[in-house]
Amino acid sequence: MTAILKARNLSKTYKIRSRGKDAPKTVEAVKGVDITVNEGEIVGFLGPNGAGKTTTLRMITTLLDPTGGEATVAGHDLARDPIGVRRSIGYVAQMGTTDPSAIVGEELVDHAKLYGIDPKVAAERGKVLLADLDLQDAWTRKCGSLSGGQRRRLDIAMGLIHEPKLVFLDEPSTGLDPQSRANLWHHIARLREEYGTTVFITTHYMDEADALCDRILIIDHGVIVAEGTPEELKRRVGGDQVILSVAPELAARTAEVAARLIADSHPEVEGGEVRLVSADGGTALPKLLAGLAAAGLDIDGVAVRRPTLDDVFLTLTGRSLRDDVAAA
Ligand SMILES: Nc1ncnc2c1ncn2[C@@H]1O[C@H](COP(=O)(O)OP(=O)(O)OP(=O)(O)O)[C@@H](O)[C@H]1O
Repeated sequence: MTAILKARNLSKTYKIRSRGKDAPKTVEAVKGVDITVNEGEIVGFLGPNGAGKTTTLRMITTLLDPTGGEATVAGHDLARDPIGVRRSIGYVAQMGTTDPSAIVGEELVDHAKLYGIDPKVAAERGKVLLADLDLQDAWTRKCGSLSGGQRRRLDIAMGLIHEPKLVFLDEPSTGLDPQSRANLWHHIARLREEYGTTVFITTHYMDEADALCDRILIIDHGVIVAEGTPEELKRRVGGDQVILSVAPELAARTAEVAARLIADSHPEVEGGEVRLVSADGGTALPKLLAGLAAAGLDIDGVAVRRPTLDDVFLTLTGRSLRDDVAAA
């Protein structure tokens, strides 16, 4: 595997000027992160609001000077060759960059010119990209007339017009409805198939990271707290949750028998529910149900819940990613 992005000990401390005679305050937004992305990977950078995702991304894409650390991006040293970095990457910012009053095709060609691409070549590439992103009829339309999802896909086309090897997407689906989000994920996944593009995507949506990414880095308070494939991360939570519905008066006895049947399952009773954990709920279930039946215990219902990335975040930080998002 060849690394296309390697950042070591990257950090950023913001200084905030205070009013009056108070000393300036500092915010340690990113505290020495290491990031490796291999060619062809789709890597998710997940964390709650304010965790340091955008700051990290802006440093890697040369938009912000790091306070410390170093990085090589697409073969170029971040500090010594920022122009080389910029030419080799695509960056799709959270807010997008298209002018609502501009014509889509012109916007694409003008953007390509910034990279020294011949306008004819840019127009050809732009049309192919728009077709790939399901925007074939948009060439002559005004950017502002596109729907939210179409606009995000146009932003992606803008980020790809110079055929970068590595593209950074900053929270690409924020503000989109569920259907447009799923549609966007489909298009992002296709980028790799069609163009072999490596994708680095920041998000605070766990389902997005889960659906799209080969590997996930979780950042919290400026520190990477976990890294792995979605499956590896979920395994770290300690397995599936098995939920048995029983008559409330049988719950305590059910928990007692279940604890004997499945080692380390730590059953907990809540009203008419008994919750236990198992490394593999699907395999444990037949043994559990047979054992409970043999003990004369009737089960009204059973559910197996696979851990989510939110459970991973909760286990690692004691907080829910969703709560943070909702509170922000
Ligand atoms: N220009 C700035 N000056 C001072 N502090 C900043 C600045 N930009 C970001 N911060 C602070 O740095 C921390 C990290 O912010 P950052 O925007 O990188 O987080 P994020 O994970 O991208 O959040 P979000 O999901 O909300 O975009 C936060 O505490 C934020 O308030």
